[in-house]
Amino acid sequence: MRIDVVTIFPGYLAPLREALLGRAIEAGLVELGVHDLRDWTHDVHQAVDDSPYGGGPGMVMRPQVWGEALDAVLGDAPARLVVPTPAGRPFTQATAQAWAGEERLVFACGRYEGIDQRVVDAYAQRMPVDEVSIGDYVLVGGEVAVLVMVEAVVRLLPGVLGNPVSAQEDSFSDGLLEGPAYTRPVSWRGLDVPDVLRSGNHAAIARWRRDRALERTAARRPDLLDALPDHALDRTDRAF
Ligand SMILES: COc1cccc(Cn2ccc3ccc(-c4cc(N)[nH]n4)cc32)c1
Repeated sequence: MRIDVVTIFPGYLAPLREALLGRAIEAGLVELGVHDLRDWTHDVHQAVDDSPYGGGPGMVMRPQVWGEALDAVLGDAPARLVVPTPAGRPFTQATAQAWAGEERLVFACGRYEGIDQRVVDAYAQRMPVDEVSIGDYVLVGGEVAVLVMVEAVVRLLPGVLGNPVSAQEDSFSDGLLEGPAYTRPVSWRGLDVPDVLRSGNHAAIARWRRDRALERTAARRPDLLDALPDHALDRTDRAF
């Protein structure tokens, strides 16, 4: 997979070259390009924003600069264009799974009050464009959202995670939250590891883990339970 990011703060994307993602890039599993939007300005001030038509607070990012930058970065290769915005569709594990199958992702990181809508509209005429939100809170720009989304996608690529099974058994992959996890020591500050996890009874362990996941999901994210298809819950699950 090739990933390109266009931003006025390239340094914000430096963490993508650290740790697991950095190793995936070094191993050639992912190619990453980070581009400074201001490289496509032509004025001495390198202006990328202007006042909003219709008035209102803040500034909007100019379409011309974005058009030149995205034309240059995209070239003729097909790609999915992703534009983080608080007004976007929710980015979920299902989104990450879908994007993990893409050859190429290009992320347009806005700042100020966002990017002129015509940039999305123009590129949507010739490629898939997703305006996505990573949560119901407002950030200052798209860079942090891109860090989140790139990590969620790249970890799903074959060869990236040391233990690939865990990507299939993720939180959310079965529609439930992950239950509690424990490791040594057996007792810590007067708190003990649940006996069942040390019993060696794998059926009992699987049942206990599912019960804890259901319990946690019912308590913290009842919306996920409501969204589960009927066949996803068996008779013993229905106690939650
Ligand atoms: C566009 O409308 C906006 C309204 C008020 C502030 C901002 C600031 N801003 C600029 C670019 C940008 C990109 C993404 C996000 C963002 C995403 C999520 N989930 N929260 N916040 C915020 C961004 C934009």
